[in-house]
Amino acid sequence: MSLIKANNLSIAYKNNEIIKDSNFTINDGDFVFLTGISGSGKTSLIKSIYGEIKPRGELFLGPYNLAKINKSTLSKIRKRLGIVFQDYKLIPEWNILKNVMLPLIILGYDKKASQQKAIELLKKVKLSHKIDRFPAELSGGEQQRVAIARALIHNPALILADEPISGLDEFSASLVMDLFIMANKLGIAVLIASHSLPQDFNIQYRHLHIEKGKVYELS
Ligand SMILES: Nc1ncnc2c1ncn2[C@@H]1O[C@H](COP(=O)(O)OP(=O)(O)OP(=O)(O)O)[C@@H](O)[C@H]1O
Repeated sequence: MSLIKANNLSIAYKNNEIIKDSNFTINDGDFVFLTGISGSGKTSLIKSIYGEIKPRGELFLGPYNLAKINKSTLSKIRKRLGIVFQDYKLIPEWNILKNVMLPLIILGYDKKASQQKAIELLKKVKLSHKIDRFPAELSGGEQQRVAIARALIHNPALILADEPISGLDEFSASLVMDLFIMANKLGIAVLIASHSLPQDFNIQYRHLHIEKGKVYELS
């Protein structure tokens, strides 16, 4: 079933149209790479799906057209999304345990159960020994792994990740990709923005590509 459906989608900053008249679909459980050169509009598209930028045309997330929704519907929709921003956006005053718990805190989950789930995920990203540390005490790669654990904790329908492995060493990059694969195997759709497709990637994936303002479904 389609999770995201774009019909004649355009994204513009004032009159500067970045994405024009594009059509594509992302289905439940898809693993998608979104490629395009620097400045092609990958981040803008992710921000539109997350509701940070209002698109034109139609951009459906399930039954909701992100071009038309109001604020309260948007906060409802965001509960179905996990997002990993390019600059992580961790809360500097919170330790990493609490940072990972954030989506469950917003959803009003029980504190003990939320902590347990956060610790479980921090184990998976090999950071359980640093739960009391603050973001500034972590390397970029470690912060990235915290951001991914946070994006996964509430079992979203779709996780959006903006260049999640750029700048990571091989160890961190493979940990991060394994996490996305694990999430996908649990039924979470994954959309990863990246300059290029990964080498030696064993699982089946789809490929969206942005070129000269158009989004193409290459597979
Ligand atoms: N807030 C903004 N206001 C105006 N223009 C913007 C804004 N954010 C991005 N742009 C422009 O939109 C275009 C697409 O930017 P975007 O960040 O979406 O590209 P990208 O493919 O993610 O690039 P990169 O791979 O370098 O991260 C660029 O030309 C950029 O200058």
